[in-house]
Amino acid sequence: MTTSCCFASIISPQNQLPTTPTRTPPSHYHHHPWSQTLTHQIYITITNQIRPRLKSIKVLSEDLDVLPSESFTEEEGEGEVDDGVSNGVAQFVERETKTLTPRKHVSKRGEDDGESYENRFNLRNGREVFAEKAYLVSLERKNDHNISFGTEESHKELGQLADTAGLMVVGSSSQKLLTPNPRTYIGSGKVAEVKNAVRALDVETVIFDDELSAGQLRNLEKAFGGDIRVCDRTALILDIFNQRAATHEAALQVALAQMEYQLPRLTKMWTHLERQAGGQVKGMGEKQIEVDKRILRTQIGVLKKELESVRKHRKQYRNRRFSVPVPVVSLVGYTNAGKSTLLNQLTGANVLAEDRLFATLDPTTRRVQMKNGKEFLLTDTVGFIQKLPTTLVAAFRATLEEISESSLLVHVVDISHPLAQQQIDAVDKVLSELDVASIPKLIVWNKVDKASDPQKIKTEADEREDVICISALNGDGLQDFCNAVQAKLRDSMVWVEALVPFDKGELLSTIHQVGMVEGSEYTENGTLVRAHVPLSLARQLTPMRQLCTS
Ligand SMILES: Nc1nc2c(ncn2[C@@H]2O[C@H](COP(=O)(O)OP(=O)(O)OP(=O)(O)O)[C@@H](O)[C@H]2O)c(=O)[nH]1
Ligand SMILES: [Mg+2]
Repeated sequence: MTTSCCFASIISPQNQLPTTPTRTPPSHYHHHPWSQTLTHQIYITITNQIRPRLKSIKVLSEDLDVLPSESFTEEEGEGEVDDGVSNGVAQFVERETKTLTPRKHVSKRGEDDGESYENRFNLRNGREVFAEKAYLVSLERKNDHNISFGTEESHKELGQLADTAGLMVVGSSSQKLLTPNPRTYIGSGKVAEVKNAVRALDVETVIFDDELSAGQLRNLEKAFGGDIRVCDRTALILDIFNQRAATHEAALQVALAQMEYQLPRLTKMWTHLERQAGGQVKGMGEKQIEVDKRILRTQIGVLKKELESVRKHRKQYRNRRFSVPVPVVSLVGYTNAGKSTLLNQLTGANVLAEDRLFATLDPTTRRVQMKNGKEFLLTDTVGFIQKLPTTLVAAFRATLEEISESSLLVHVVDISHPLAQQQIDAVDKVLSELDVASIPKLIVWNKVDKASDPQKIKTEADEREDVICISALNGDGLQDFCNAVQAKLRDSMVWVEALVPFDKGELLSTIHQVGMVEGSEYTENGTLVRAHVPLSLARQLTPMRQLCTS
């Protein structure tokens, strides 16, 4: 993949590595999509990967340096709530600022020498990325009991996401509020505090642990000063997907999700011009929004069509695969739970498995041959995460829907993780949106070797019906896993008694290969089999079943 391949290059022309001998990043060095949050320029070019097929939508608009200078712009319809106070009640409950130790000495902005910049070039996914310094901000909503992940855990996960994206986290801060401030998400006092911290730490990007509105993004950027970029959890996840998309389909899906994320933000970007024009007159800015929105919508339409055709091809391939009715087992689970490691262990596949979030974006299917000669297909899928951006779920829906065609779902859980239960809940939530409730499920507690008390975990798993304990890394429990899969698959199969004519030997071996044969005997007219078989095979056997019962 090229640098932040699809959408970073869609929005910005500036994401090249600097070429000076000391490799000092230019003052506006950018490599992440949020670094060009459509403030001054909108450039849309098509990524290297999808360019050959999307030449027709290479666009874009001219440089528009139109933002008002200093003053805060309130977003329309976002209320009069002042920072930290609502209806006379103080919302602001507690402030807390944590500063992580910077990994190296940090000098004042602009005073960094070439050598210190040199240390911030890292190799990520085979390409060199400049590690921007990031500062994390989260909000703890007082009295919000619906959130299963605590602020601290969510904050920690945000740090992992930032690390996965290639950023260097140098500090963080959180605030308790009743509700987020509609203008700046955090209160004004907190904004000032974060501003001081990011200036002192020479931070380039401030990341918020929730999705921000266009107005909040813009107001915060303005409050922190023009050279500090603001982004949210969604933009960060989209950027990781963008960096990791390895196939044409994944690149298209991510580009689509990013454009859909940009669309409402683009809309609000220029609303100040409407106000400047008295809120009535159709000004230049408004015309420009219409133009930009139209361009984005056109591109979204083109991407959707392109995705449709890619999916058609995949479906044809899948149908061919299903012509031999081997049952399909799908691995689902929270990101980093060990799904790809399990697939690799069982099939000798070489799917990338690493201690980073979202290592896998594309489904991979491999054949698993069990010791007793039985077979099933195992599909590895994209991992889930709490607060999964809705644009991503929508864009990846087709990929995820493939799992709805499986005979069995294996929910892989990292049982050594302190938030294992919350991760299970987050996965169940996404699954409930995918209409897969009728598919049997097996729960696998993985990474038992890493748990503080493996024996206790194993005993607990033994007491529960649907849970198998394994260590995908060292292979422990894989035989139990295969046996459990087989038992579960049998539950999802149909009981048949069929008389298979002697000239249909192939069908007979398919029954043995994918079904569970309880007995067979030769008769004058063919072989009489009694077996549990997958539904699709049972359908193929229908005429023979009639033969048998007649
Ligand atoms: N100790 C231990 N580590 C494991 C085990 N299984 C996987 N891991 C490690 O966990 C990390 C994540 O594993 P992956 O297989 O990439 O996880 P995944 O669920 O495919 O992750 P995504 O593709 O991001 O959704 C890797 O560093 C693995 O080596 C295990 O049983 N024990
Ligand atoms: Mg994976």
